Amino acid sequence: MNDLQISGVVKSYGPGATVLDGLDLTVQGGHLAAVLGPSGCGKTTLLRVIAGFLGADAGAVTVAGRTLTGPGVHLPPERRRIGIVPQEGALFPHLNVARNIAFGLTGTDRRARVQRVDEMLELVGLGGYGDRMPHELSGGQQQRVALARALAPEPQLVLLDEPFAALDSGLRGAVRADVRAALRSTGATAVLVTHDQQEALSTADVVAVVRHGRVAQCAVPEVLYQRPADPWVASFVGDAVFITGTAETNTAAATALGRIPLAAPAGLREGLVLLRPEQLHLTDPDTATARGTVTDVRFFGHDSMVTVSVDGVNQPIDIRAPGPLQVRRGGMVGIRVTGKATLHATPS
Ligand SMILES: Nc1ncnc2c1ncn2[C@@H]1O[C@H](COP(=O)(O)OP(=O)(O)OP(=O)(O)O)[C@@H](O)[C@H]1O
Repeated sequence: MNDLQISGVVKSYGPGATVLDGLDLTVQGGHLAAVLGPSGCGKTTLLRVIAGFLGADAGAVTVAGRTLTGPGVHLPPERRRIGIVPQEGALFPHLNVARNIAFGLTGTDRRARVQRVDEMLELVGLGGYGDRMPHELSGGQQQRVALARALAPEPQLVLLDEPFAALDSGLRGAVRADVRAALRSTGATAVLVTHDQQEALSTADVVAVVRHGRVAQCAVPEVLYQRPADPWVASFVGDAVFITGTAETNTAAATALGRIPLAAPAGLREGLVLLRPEQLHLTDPDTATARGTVTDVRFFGHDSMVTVSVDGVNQPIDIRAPGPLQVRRGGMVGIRVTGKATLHATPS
């Protein structure tokens, strides 16, 4: 299988400018991994090291057991069997779609090339578009052609560098789903770089959150969201509600919102209990065990975010409630918690 293994990769751009600081990441063959992190955390640098455009100062990159970068080894990009989908497609403007896709197919005979191009066009849902010029395509279609071009030479690994960033939000979801389906059907291992949490969680099989040049946590989307390694990761991957809590047992914490079961053994006595806004529900204040005063209501169409100030809780609490609501600013509401929480050490 085309497993990608990155171990202890260090890359600096000069003294005091270490960007990758011993980064480890393993991606199982055929999986799509998202590398997610804030601007400047080193995502593009990592992609360039994997692609071979940059050497590493230390560490190794292997694909299917073959060392691409390692002590004394630096395979040139064209020998790595890696396909790249850059931001905004970067198609050759003077070549039609078919020629763009055929670009990396050197060494195959003409008939095999034409057949491969047609297969790739079908794969990305653009059968019959071979004669079009890039400027005759929409942004989403250009990204699909860029994917077809990357996949045509049957790479072991595909690198996608913020490939949906330039698309408007309506189109982005559809192109993402198509790209994911096309990658799945080829069985290529893929690494998608993004700073968009929703994109990472909804598109990838595993998500690696990068902070200060290392992977802070790598997990399947559900685990990353429900059991983040620390408060920073929790807040980075979604809206988070933190309230102080005390572990009553290893499996439950006492909080101002009542007793909340823990998703993982507590491991510490006191700390911050993490909940997601959709785990909190508005109830009748007269019968609730926890209640508070509504300080803000924001309507988003599919749901609303209600901010509630609760006695005994320092920060206002955000509650995600479905659809339009009857609650008003200044009104009293009850709060009920469902599901499990995680308990984290309070950041110093
Ligand atoms: N060629 C270079 N020379 C010097 N410093 C660089 C170079 N390329 C990137 N950097 C620095 O390295 C750090 C990481 O950059 P990188 O582009 O890898 O981050 P990123 O996570 O991809 O950011 P973004 O999401 O904004 O694209 C940044 O501080 C950047 O200024």
